[in-house]
Amino acid sequence: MAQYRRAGAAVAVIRLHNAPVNALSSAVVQALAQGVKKADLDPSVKAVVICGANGKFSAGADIRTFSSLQPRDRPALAETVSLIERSQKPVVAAIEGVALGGGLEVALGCHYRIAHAQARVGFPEVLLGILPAAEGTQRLPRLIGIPAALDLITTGRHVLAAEALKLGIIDEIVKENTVERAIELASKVSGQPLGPRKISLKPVPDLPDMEAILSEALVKVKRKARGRLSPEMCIQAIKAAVQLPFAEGVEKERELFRFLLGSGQAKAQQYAFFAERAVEKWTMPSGTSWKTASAQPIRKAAVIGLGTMGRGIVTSLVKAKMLVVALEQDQKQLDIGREAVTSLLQWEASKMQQSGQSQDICDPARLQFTLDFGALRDVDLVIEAVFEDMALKKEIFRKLSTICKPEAFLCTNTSALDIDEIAAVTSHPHQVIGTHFFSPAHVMKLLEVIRGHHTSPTTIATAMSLAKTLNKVGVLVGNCFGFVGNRMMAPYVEQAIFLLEEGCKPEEVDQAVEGFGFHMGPFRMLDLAGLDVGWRSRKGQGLTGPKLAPGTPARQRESRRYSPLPDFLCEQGRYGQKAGKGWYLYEKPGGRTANPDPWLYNFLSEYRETHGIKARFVDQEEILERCLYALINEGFQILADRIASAPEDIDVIYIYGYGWPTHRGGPMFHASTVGLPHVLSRLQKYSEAHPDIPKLQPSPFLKKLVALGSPPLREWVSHVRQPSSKL
Ligand SMILES: CCCCCCCCCCCCC/C=C/C(=O)SCCNC(=O)CCNC(=O)[C@H](O)C(C)(C)COP(=O)(O)OP(=O)(O)OC[C@H]1O[C@@H](n2cnc3c(N)ncnc32)[C@H](O)[C@@H]1OP(=O)(O)O
Repeated sequence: MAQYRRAGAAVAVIRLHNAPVNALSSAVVQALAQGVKKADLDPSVKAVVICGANGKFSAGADIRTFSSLQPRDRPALAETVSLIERSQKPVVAAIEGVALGGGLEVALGCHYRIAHAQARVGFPEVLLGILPAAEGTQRLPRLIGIPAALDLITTGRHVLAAEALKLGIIDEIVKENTVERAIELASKVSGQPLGPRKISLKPVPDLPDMEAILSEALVKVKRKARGRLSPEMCIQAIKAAVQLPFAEGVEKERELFRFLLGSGQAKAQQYAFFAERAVEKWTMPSGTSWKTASAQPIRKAAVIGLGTMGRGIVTSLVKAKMLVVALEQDQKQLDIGREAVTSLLQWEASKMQQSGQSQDICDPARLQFTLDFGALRDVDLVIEAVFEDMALKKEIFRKLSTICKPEAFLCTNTSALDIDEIAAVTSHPHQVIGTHFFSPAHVMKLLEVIRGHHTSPTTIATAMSLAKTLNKVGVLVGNCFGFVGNRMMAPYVEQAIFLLEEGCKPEEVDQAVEGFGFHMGPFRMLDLAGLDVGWRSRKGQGLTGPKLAPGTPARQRESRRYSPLPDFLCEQGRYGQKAGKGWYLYEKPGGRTANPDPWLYNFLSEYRETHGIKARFVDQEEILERCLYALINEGFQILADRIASAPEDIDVIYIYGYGWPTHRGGPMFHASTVGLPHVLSRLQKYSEAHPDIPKLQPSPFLKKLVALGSPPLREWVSHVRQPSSKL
């Protein structure tokens, strides 16, 4: 848990030991405290070094233990940090890998800090719904000043050693032998006065406009937080560092920590942390999983199509230092694509430069633009990113099947289309897989990985590993229309539009959803994505346009309720932001400020009149429940259909791909929090009121779980009916 050894005659080395990341469990903290006491009591020890096993200092407190903390529990980690600082002998932190959260707090208790050049430090607690409560909110401002402490503590960002040195968090950077260098330093400084090195004794560096800095920071975090409490509480704790003596500041920090831990948001954010890690450990319904399948190395990749998605994908691949072939169909598109990719890469390089990272990502030798399919002969993997047209995709895959080497993996970037239909035109369907990137693809963290009927475990492992290489979170899902994300989005958007028919305005629906914590409500989202995307899909499905059977009632399709409102908007050229008008009015085509549109109000009134709909007042609760519970209901069906293998998969997809607020833990976690019986009863109520909306009828799987007494979320999948045995 923490090994104690002597290095030479006078230095004691305490090595934190708790694989894989040296999390500070109570056993580790206890062993650390014992080590420090032992060194203090031993007159032959003149100095101490604290380091971590396996090249990592520590990733902080053990997050899994937070749920069992009791209000009366002793703040053992904070006491140990104080103990280190109070030591009569100099203590040096030798930071390799990471010193995060409680790990950094331990380092701040030390009198000196040496870090390896690749080490990262930070206070990511805010992302877990809490704050650095082992005196970190009181020490960091004293060490680096208020503006920098506000930045680090409220964003949770990790900083590389070079930046940490600039900020004053660490004293020295080394390129190798971090622990040995720390031992040398410890020997050198032994006997020197420690007072000036104890951060708790330092004053917070004063600034003339301190009040204004704190107030501005509060306004800024509140605007961004969308209901998340932890950033605001972090500021309150930092404010306490400014206004109170150290010991009182620590009391305030603890009080705020207790409040956050009990708020429910911390539980949701910590669930999300582990859900993100759980989805990496994928399983297929056949039982094959990440444990047995191994990924193939991808050295060279190709991207077909340099539209918005293709450009983002190329940028991601280049950033991951792969060789990339970017292919377009004509010279004009190729030139436009090349220019766009170049400027995206320049932008990325400048961002990396600012954060002290190496920026050699723009090396043109690694990126080849071409019109020639022949250039794809030796690539290990292809990502086709042309627009959503099945015929076009099939034509490309037919070509790829003959041109690419037989072992190449063939990925299609699609948000809804049938992977099996695409795979069927190739000679290696087991090497075909869906990779649904989210726009902008070089920014968005989610990659929905869609297994087709024939996709091999190696292909899945390779696509999941590609996600990791691209610094994305890959989630494996089954093949159905819209997969997980868009399949759940459909009933959500459908409800939003039905609510307009019934009497709402777009901004009322958006405000309710944004009040819940989404970055964007459904109408602002539709305007951003482009209304024509859905219109094309509905025309393809024969729900509107020339394929619609004559005499079909305007508001009904196959005896289900249907709203032609979005079709009418598209017929008027109101495609959303890019057209300057959609559900909202924008200052110009491509404008970003969504203004309520009187034209739309008139249009909605006339529409209701034409169809004999009496507008009614719909309260915020109904807006929210109808939109969110319709989406969640589909989530239960997706679990029952084994399209997602666990609720965590759905939650991660929604957090990283659709802006679901992290402090609400994802749609399925949210359902478990408000209670399955509640979700069921509200769906029952709404489906009785709207019997022509099948998506409001509760999923049989939700009903089953409620009948079983609403088991905890981690048990849900054990109640999914297994497919009948083929034996
Ligand atoms: C009720 C009131 C009581 C009051 C009591 C009084 C007050 C008490 C005071 C208590 C004060 C505590 C203050 C300190 C808080 C903290 O330190 S919170 C933790 C902060 N640290 C983090 O958020 C870091 C989280 N980890 C990471 O970001 C990454 O894991 C990594 C370190 C950067 C490594 O990344 P990578 O190499 O990609 O590996 P991963 O797959 O992410 O992780 C590997 C496995 O390790 C598990 N893990 C990681 N960190 C932790 C952790 N801190 N605790 C527990 N487990 C951790 C991770 O889950 C992986 O395991 P598997 O899930 O099994 O795969």
